[in-house]
Amino acid sequence: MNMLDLDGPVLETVEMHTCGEPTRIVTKGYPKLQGTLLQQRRQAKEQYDHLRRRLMLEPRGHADMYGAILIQETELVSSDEADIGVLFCHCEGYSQMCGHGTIALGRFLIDTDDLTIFPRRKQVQFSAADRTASLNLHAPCGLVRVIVPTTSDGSKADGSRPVSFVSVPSFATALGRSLPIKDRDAWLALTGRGPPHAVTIDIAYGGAFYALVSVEELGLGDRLQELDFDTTKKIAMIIKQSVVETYPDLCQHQSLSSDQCGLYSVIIMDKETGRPSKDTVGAELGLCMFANGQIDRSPTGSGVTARVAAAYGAGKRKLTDKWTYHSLVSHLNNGSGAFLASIAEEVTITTAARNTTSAVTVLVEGQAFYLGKSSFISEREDTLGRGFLL
Ligand SMILES: O=C(O)[C@H]1NCC[C@@H]1O
Repeated sequence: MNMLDLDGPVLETVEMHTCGEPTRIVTKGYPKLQGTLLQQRRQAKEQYDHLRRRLMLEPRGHADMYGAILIQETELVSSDEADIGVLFCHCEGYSQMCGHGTIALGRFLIDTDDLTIFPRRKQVQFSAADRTASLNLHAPCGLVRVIVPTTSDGSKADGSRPVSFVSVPSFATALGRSLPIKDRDAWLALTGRGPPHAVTIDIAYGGAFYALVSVEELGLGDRLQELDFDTTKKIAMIIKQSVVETYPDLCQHQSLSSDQCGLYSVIIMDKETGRPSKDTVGAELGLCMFANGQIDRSPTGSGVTARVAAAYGAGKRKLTDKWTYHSLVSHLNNGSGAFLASIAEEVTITTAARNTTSAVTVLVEGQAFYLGKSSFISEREDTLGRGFLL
């Protein structure tokens, strides 16, 4: 390797998955960024996007890859509110929040004893009574509290028990809204049938904005399992574009900065709910397509948060209810990998202009597993190695 002419840093990663959804955690080699977390995200986009492309796209990644870049210094780390920061990334860019990645990071950050990766590891609060460690993660959406089960001395995570997190206050911005479909020709070309005149959607924020739609609204089949993934992904992107054009104001909130707003994803939900796990009173099944059409293998932690907020807003969820959320992967694998979610607290968001919004915080539980470690390089002459998608 000494003789290689390298283009850029060696990027070290730990590879994990949460219900089959990958998290490539960048542990070493990423350049140090400056400023607040959102300023650092802008710098990552403007100066180092080639590193995201290398890690997410082929030949090192694939069209549904997901990543987490650890950020040691942020404004919330400086004020002692957070233990570490993170920038989440995917094949299109950078996201506001990622629940499946948070679950993976929770386990990894407790397991690591490398203080060059997690300098505040020793300050993480450990409860001997519960055998859990609580760490605060600064994500682009805000502060996320993560609870990680540990061994009895708190030195390592206990991977046999789920990690849970409580993200930022979440709320619905629209319930039962009629959405006119914009690109009717594209829909017709994809399905051989004209789209419905309109579909009924909810829009909710769970650290990122989600449009929620029932599968039968699409007229393509009543069960998620019957749908052709490629077509469904493209239909979801037509819905996403229709929401962006018709209801841009419903994908923002006065409490958020402009670069925290915008529609992230469309979740298609199925009436066939899947099996409720132990201790839960109900179940839901959904398929999340995010960014430019990546399919989430996991039940989508931030999407589940948004769905609980929408159910609460519609008066369909009691404070004490714990619910099972399946992705198609968990549903087709005997429930393995499902997330559980319940309302943690009812809260009120008050903006600088003193407007208020009723919201909830949501506790989401799930399990993540290790896949391996990588050390990625890039040779100067390797143009394909800079990243492509088929
Ligand atoms: O679990 C989540 O919240 C994420 N999974 C991929 C898309 C979302 O960011």
